[in-house]
Amino acid sequence: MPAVSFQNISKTYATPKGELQALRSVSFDIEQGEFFGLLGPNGAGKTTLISVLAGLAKATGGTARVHGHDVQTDYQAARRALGVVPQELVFDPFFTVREALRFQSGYFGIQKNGAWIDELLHSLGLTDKASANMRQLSGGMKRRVLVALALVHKPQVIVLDEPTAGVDVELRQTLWQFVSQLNKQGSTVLLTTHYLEEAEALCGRLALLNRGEVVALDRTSQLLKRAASNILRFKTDDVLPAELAAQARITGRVVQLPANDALAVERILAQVREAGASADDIEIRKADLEDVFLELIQGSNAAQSAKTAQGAAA
Ligand SMILES: Nc1ncnc2c1ncn2[C@@H]1O[C@H](COP(=O)(O)OP(=O)(O)OP(=O)(O)O)[C@@H](O)[C@H]1O
Repeated sequence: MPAVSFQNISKTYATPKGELQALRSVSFDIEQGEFFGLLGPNGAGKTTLISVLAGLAKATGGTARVHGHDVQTDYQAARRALGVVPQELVFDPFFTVREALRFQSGYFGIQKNGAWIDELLHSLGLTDKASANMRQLSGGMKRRVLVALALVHKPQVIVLDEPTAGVDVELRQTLWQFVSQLNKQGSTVLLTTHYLEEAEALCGRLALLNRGEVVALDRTSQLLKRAASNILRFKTDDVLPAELAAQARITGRVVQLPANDALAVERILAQVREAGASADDIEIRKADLEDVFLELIQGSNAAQSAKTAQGAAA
């Protein structure tokens, strides 16, 4: 039985501008014991998919299951199997850290959870904050408490929604050490992150969402193989020929283009020169996950635009 199963999940939000389709028939399974990454640009639908899984948002269509339990019809069992670390810092400011953890244990009907609470506090570097009031904690400490709260009932599936956005290196390391240890002991992990390096280092498989659709789903190693093996990087103050600009990743003066071999490098630089543009500080580097994803996202955006144009023409 998969740890998590999404089948044809769609989600439409009613907005003042009309209907917004946040998820379009999303289907995939996450097997027990996997460390799985859900990636995608802002607004791709990652948080919406996690909210559907956690029973916080109702899907417009499709089914989601956690360890076989339907998140709608068997909500309690599904919720019990899931530990969700949310993106936003939401707390009751009147509790101490330990009180909050005890209260959350009670919510799941767990008595005498002291030993596990102590272990969580220790592993997350919170032992000396156990008696502190939540409102006295720094943002980073609050985030650690959110992780502890999500794990207090020893869930089989741990969901982390952007857990390291804006947190310092020390917390990232503590968090990854702890979560990796839980994963080695058998927990399934579902992670959303913008840090592709983190996803590359931690996740065995990755799904890429774009505009509510799964545009890639594969082992991390396979996705990396899809990358053009090299990237040509240079700086320019000039306008690039349109054909190059369409394939390039441009950040300020820095231009990056896939270039597999010496011939491709020569061809690109010749095109730049013929357009009367300059290319300074030329470098060639190995492609990474970000390059693969940019290629996939550009491809899926072009395909969606073509579909929309076809629809308009019909
Ligand atoms: N409650 C809501 N009402 C209306 N639209 C919403 C609501 N929640 C999300 N959306 C829209 O649905 C789309 C998907 O949003 P979602 O937050 O799931 O994306 P995301 O991939 O998590 O993005 P980010 O990386 O920025 O967190 C976006 O266009 C967003 O504006």
